[in-house]
Amino acid sequence: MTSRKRSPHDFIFKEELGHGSYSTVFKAVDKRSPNKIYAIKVCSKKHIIKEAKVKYVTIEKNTMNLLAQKHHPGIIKLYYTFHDEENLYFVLDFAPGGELLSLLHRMGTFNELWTRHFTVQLVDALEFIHSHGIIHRDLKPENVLLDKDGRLMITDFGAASTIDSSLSDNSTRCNSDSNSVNDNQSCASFVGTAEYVSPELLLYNQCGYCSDIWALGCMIYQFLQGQPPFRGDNELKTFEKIVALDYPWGPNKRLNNTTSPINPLAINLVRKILVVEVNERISLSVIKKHPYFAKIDWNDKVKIWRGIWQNPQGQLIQQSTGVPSSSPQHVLPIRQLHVIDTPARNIQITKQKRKKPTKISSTTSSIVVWRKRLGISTGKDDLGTVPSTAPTIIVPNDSKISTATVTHLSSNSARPASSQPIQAQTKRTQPTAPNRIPPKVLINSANIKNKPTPRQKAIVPTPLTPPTQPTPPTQPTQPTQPTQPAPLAPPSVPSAPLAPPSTQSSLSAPSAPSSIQSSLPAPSVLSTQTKQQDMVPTLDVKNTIDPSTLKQDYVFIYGIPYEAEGPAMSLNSYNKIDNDLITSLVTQYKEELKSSKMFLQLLTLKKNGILSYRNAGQQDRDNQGNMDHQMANIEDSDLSMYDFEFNELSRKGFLILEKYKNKLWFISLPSYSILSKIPFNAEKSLTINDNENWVDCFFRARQLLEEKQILDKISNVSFDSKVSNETTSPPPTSKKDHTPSISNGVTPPAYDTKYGSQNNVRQNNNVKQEAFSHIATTGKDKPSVNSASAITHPRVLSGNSTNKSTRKTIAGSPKSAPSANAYSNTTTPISGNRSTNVTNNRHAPLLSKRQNLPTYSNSSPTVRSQIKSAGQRQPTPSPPLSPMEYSAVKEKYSAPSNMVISSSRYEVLHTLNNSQTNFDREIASRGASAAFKSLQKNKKKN
Ligand SMILES: Nc1ncnc2c1ncn2[C@@H]1O[C@H](COP(=O)(O)OP(=O)(O)OP(=O)(O)O)[C@@H](O)[C@H]1O
Repeated sequence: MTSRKRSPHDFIFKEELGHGSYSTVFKAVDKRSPNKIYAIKVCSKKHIIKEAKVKYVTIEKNTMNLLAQKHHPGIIKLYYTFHDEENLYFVLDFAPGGELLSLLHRMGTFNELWTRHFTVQLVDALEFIHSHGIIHRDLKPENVLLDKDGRLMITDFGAASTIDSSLSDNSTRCNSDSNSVNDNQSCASFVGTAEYVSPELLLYNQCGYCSDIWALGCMIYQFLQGQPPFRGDNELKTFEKIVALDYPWGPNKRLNNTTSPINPLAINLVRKILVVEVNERISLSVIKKHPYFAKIDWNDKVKIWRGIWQNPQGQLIQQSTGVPSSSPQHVLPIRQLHVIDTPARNIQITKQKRKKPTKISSTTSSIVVWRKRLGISTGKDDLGTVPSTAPTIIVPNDSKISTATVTHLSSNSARPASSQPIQAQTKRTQPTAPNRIPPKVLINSANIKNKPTPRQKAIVPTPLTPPTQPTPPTQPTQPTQPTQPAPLAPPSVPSAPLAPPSTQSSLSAPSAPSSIQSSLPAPSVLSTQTKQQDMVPTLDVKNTIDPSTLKQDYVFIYGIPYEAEGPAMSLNSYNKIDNDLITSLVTQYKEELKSSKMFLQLLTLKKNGILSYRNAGQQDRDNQGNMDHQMANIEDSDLSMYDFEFNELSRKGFLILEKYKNKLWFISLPSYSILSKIPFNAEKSLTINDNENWVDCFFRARQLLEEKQILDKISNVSFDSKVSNETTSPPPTSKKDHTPSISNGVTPPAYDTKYGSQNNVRQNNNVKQEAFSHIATTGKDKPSVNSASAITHPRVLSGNSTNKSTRKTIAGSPKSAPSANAYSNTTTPISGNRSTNVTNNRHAPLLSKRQNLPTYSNSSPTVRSQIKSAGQRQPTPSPPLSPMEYSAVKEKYSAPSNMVISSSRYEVLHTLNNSQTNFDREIASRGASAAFKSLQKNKKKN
């Protein structure tokens, strides 16, 4: 810094380079040395006072002054500051390469080489900043500029904070091997950007060098993936994702349509940086030793600070060198054009035009709200009152006070015992929808609330009809041994296209009124009205012929296997089904999908839960059309269902079935126009039960299975006479069948798992109905996620790395297994946030055999024995239940067997379940989507 006083009149102001929240930046030339070009940041005094930005301007000036003492190529240097009546001026290094973010946007992602190169420069620059006791606190690609050669320069120190060197006995140890905590200092401001904010700031109101390292990790991820790792639909969701470490990995895809797998070392590095626990987060010094940088000589500053557009000899890379897409000609802004000299006095500080990413300084309330929801406080005050503008600074643990601070942290009552519960509590957000795909994804199959109508039906269990089809209603698939589903189509003929929803909808004919659609005939006979009329009785006949079929219809199915090494689906990187994953899949398989021929599959769902398909189009060619290929059994606990905007009326979206880490099936419905046009000579009518949509049928199949299960369990339950007397039994349906009372040690019927002993069921039906109706009419179970038993989902417990064996243990043994209800019972402190709860259960299986069983470990000994015996299918005489045990059993067995199909639907179901009015019940009986519409209408009316 020179002490010579400068003024705006020393410069010729040229074009505007950009706006900040309180400034406008101009390119400027020094009149005394015209070769010297600067960027001058002009801050309107009026504006900064009005917007209360004085603090940030001061911080920025002081920090940049401090850093300018010693030149570093990776930091924008502040040369002069001065002011006039109206403005403050910061004369800075001019960065003609613009923002790193713009470059990233132009390329989609950075390749391996660039990612490493930029990361190395960032690490070196960050080390320099930290060595001055400065925490940047707002690191992100927008705040990294590029010089003419493509070397990066960190800027925007308005959020920075300085660590008192007296607290850190050696400030240069910023990259010490661990990050520790100091609770005694407060930053002057609470700033940052939601996507890059560190979990320690969110959770404990603390920041430190490690917070910059967190942001560095986010940036490396962003270089490779094109967008920051944590992005929610809103800030709260972003925060939830951050503390839950909820981020996906996809392939490295550039805008020039090249895709490459991501270097596992880079993934490993990011994983080591994005660690919630500060003390476990990798430090700068350790980062430098990471194998990802094995070939980097950190002392060779010349090499490190070579521009990205320079070759090793320091020359600018030309287009002819074979890197056209990444050459500077393509990415350098052409701001030098249209230069208009602007006299200083005419400078207008324009209002911010472009939308800046939200800064936490302006959304502090989001954090406060978020923390409140999580029940987190800083420990000193209630968060509502704690000035969230005062986070504690974390300093290296080699500082004198660090040990005490660490102790403080761990004993801080506000702090959760470990990060795991937090992850469990917060791993529930809906994934962000990338721009490329419609935003509303997801949805979980979860056992949260019951569907009203089927639940009422469940009161009188209907024995399952033995299947008449050759497809054997096999034993439920062992969840621990994922079965490899049969290929959906011969390899040469891709089974069915997976078109993005938009494409799908464009194929669709305009939606017919529901009345028409509900009686829509099979596709093959759609062409004429006469045929449509003929169709109806055929359907009835079909239903009579095959009563074990719940639903059968024409669909497109596309099956995507999980590839152990595949970039998107790698077993290691697999985290969950979410928008990003689906998006990357669609992207990855785009070509394949485009080239796929359309073959309709005839999808069949049997009452025993078996889902199978048959290639309707192939029937004539190889006579294979009638062959049913078994896809999945919905009873399989490894099977989940997701509704990707699946709308049968408008024939849009996908029903996604996932066999955990095995296969994904995308099921879509052909549009009516396609159905009517595609010629195939399948049987005239193979459509069965097209009045009921697939999702409802899945519910129903599941319910039937559960009824059977419940009957099975009930047959093992003995009731003492006292309890029995309290029971109001329904009148017997026939004298013959009536068993007057339920006595101790009722021998359960031998229940054939293949439904071969239905007669036994019928014989004992009345007994069971009696018991069952008693049970089912007793108080509603509310399997709220807020319920007491906090059994964490295994994947949550072990993070992303939960392996199959973990699942095996949990799924396989009743002793150790939390029931599916237990899964859903994952505690969340966010009461009343139903949509959150929905997603919390994203991994809850579509169906689980144990879904309604009491959890073994927390049940009474009697119940335990019943669970055991149920598991072994060996009826053991049980001692009579005490009234309390009995009511516990009742409660458990009458627990609604629920699955959430979509968040909106969940809202409806929840409302309906909790409403007692006839009106609502009527709505319920008309179905959830009708209910939803009615509710919407009512809402509008109100
Ligand atoms: N030294 C520079 N060289 C070239 N362009 C610059 C320079 N400094 C800033 N700019 C451009 O001007 C824009 C505004 O920068 P400024 O530092 O005022 O605000 P910001 O950091 O983007 O926003 P905020 O201050 O609200 O965080 C930047 O986005 C960048 O494009």
